[in-house]
Amino acid sequence: MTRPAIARIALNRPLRRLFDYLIPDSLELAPGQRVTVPFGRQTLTGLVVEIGVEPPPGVNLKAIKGTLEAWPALPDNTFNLLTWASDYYQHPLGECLFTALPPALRRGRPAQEKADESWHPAATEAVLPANAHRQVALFNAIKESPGISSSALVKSGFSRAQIRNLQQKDLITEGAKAITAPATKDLPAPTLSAAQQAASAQMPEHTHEFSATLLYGITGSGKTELYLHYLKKHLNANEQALVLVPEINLTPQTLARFRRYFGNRIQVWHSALNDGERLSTWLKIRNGEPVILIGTRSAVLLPFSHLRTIIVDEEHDSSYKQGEGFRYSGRDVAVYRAHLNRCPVILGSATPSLESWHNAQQGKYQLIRLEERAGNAKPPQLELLDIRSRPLEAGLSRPTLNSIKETLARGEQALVFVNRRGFAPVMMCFDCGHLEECPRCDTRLTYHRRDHAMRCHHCDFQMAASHTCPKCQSENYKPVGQGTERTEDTLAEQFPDTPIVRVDRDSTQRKGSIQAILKRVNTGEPCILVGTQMLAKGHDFPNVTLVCVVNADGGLFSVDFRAPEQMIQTLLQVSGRAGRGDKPGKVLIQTCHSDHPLLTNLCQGNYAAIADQLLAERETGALPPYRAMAIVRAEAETMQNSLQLLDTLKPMAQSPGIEIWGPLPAVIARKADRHRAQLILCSDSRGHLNRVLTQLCQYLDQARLSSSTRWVVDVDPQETG
Ligand SMILES: Nc1ncnc2c1ncn2[C@@H]1O[C@H](COP(=O)(O)OP(=O)(O)OP(=O)(O)O)[C@@H](O)[C@H]1O
Ligand SMILES: [Zn+2]
Repeated sequence: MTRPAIARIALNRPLRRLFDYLIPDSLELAPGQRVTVPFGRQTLTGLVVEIGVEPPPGVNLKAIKGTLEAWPALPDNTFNLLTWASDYYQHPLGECLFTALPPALRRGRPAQEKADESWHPAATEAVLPANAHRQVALFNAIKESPGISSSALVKSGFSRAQIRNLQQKDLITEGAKAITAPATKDLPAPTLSAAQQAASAQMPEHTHEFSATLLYGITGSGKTELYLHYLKKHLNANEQALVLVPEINLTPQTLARFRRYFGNRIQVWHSALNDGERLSTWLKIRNGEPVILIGTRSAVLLPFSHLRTIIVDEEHDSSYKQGEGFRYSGRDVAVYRAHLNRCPVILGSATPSLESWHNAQQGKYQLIRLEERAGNAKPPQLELLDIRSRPLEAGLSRPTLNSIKETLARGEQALVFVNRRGFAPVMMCFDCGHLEECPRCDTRLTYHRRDHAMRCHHCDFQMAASHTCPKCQSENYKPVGQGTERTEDTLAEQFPDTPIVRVDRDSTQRKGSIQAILKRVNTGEPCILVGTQMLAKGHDFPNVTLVCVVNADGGLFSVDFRAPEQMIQTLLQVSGRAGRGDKPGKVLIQTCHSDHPLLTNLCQGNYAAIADQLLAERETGALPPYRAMAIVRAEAETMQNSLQLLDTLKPMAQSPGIEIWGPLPAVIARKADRHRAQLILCSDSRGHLNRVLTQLCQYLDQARLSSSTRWVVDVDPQETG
C-alpha cells in the first residue's frame, strides 16, 4: 500500500500553525506554489510549505482542490527568506509568506495583468496650443512615468478622451514596452568629486558574493550619485537591483534622478500603488525582468530571481521597522537577503544607526567614509542658542527671527523645524490648571487652530475646542507650547510679505500636495518652510541657507533608550538641509540645555564621535546592539489583566542568560481605551532568546485568554516606551 501524498499548506491567517492536505494524484507541487484548499465551508488560497510530510494519525484529511499556476509564486530564495523572517520575528509563517504576494494574488486572482494600455512618450516635447493645459499635463505625466497605464492616468484625473487625443497627435504611443535600459545621452552624469571617487573605489567589486558595506556620507555628500554610478558600473543588463528608501513621495527628485539614468528599468513599490499597479510590478519582478526597484520597506520581500545588488538609503530611518503585525526591519531583512542571494548590500546614511555603526566597528560591515559635500557646497555651521532667559515670540527668539530676516533679505530660503504638528501641544487653564486630556488615552489633546479642534495624536479621537476652560469656565484658557501651525502664524505676522510653506502630515494629506510644495520651494524664491520630521528627510533645496530648530530638547531626557540617538539623527538630518548649493549654510538650534554634551558634540558636526559615545553608553547599559532585545506587549480592558498575563510569562522566560525587565505599564499606559503593559527580555545569545520566545508564543497560542486580550512579540524593538 502506498502512503498518501500530503502537503503542508500556509494560509493567510494569524495562526501559528500550518494545515495538512492530501495531494490529488494528478497534481505536481513545489514549495511556494499557490493552491486552493477547502477550509470549513470556504475555499481559501494557500501556499505550499512542504511536501511529503507524515500524515497525523487518525485524521481524515481533505484534498487540495487545485493549483493557481504551474510555477511557485515564491521562488526558493524568497521562500527561504520569509521562513527565516517568520522564525526570527516570531510571526506566523502564513502571514509572512502572504506579505510577499500582491493583494490580488492573496485573494486568489490569476497571476496575470488585466488588459490595460500602457503609454510612452513618442516625442521629447509636446507641441500643443498654449491653452491646452490638461493635454500638456497629461503628456508630462506620461513622460515622467513611461509605461504608465490608462487606469493610473484616469485615477490622476485625466480622461480617456484626452489620452486618445494625444495618441492621435502621435505624441504618445501605446504598448507594453519591454524593460530595457535606454541611453540617457541628454543628461551627462556629473563627474564624481575626488572624495566621491575615493569612496567609489572602495565599493564592493563582486556582485556575486555577499558583502555588507556601510556608506557613511555626510548630508549633501552625493551618496545618491554614488549609488547611480555603482549600479551603472556593476549591474548587467539582465540583472535586478533593489533600492530601499524610507518614503518615496517625499523625495520625487531622487526618483527623477534614477529615471534619468535608467529610464523604465526603474520601477517603484510603495503603499500608494493600486492593486493593478502592484500586480504588474510584482509580475515583472517574479518574471526576472531587469528591474531596478525603488521601494519602501516591503519591497525587500518581493520574489526577485536575479537580484544582484541591494542599496538601503537612509538606513537609520525608523520607518524601516514595521510597527504592527509582521514587525520586521526592512534594513535587517535586506542584509539577510543579500546573504542568501550572495550579493552586496550597501547601507547609506549621514547618521548611521548605532546597530550598523557597531557592525562596522566589529569589522562585520566594510565602512566607507565620505566626509565632504559634493559640488561647491560646504557643511553648514551649527550654533546652539540658549533660550532659558530669552523672551520668545511663540517659541522663536529674537536672534532666530533676525537670522531669518537676514536670510530672506539675501534672497535665500529659511527652514524652521518644529517637532509637533497642530497649533499647540496642550490647552491649559491658567486659573485652575486644567489640561485637556484624551478621554481614551493617557495623553493630552493637541490643539489645531485651523479647524478649532482638539485632537489626539495617538488615537483618532477629536472634538471641538472650547473657548473657556471646560472645568471652571475661566476665559484664561490658552494654548501652551509650539506646534507647526502656531509657528506658521507667528512667522506670517513677522514676515507678512514672505510666503510661508507648512509641511506636516496635515498639510500634505491631499494627493499631490507635497509635490506642489516641493515644486514651489525649488523655484528658489525666498520663502520660509515650517515643518516636522518630514522636512528632515533627503530633500535637496539648494537655496535653503538657514535652518532653525525651535526646540532641540525633546529627546534628551526620554525614558526610551533610543531617544538620544533618534534626536541627534533628526537634528543632523534637518541641519543637513542648509547650504547644499553654492551658498554657505547656517543652523540655529534653540535649547534650554546648551551645555549638554550631546548638543555640544552635535555642533562639531561630528556624527562619528557622537555615535562612538552613544555606543559606549549602550555597552555600559548592556543594551542593543550589545545584547539582543525583545518585548512582549500585552493589552487588555484593564491594566490588571495585561500585567497578569505578563506575570504568567515571566517564570517561563526565566533562564540563565536572559535578563527580564517588568512587567510594567507602557509609558502611554492607556491608548484608545486599551491598557498596555510590557515585558522586556534581553540576552547575550540571540539564539537562546529566540528559543525562549518560541516557547512563550506556543504557550500564548494555547492559553485561554479573555477575548479582548491581545499580545505581540516585538523582536529588536524600535520603541521601548
Ligand atoms: N560630483 C558632483 N558634482 C556636482 N554636484 C554633485 C555631485 N554629486 C552630487 N552632486 C549634487 O549634490 C547634491 C547632494 O547630493 P545627494 O542628494 O546625492 O546627497 P546625499 O549624500 O544623498 O545627501 P543627504 O544624505 O543629505 O540626503 C545634489 O544636488 C547633487 O546633484
Ligand atoms: Zn487618544
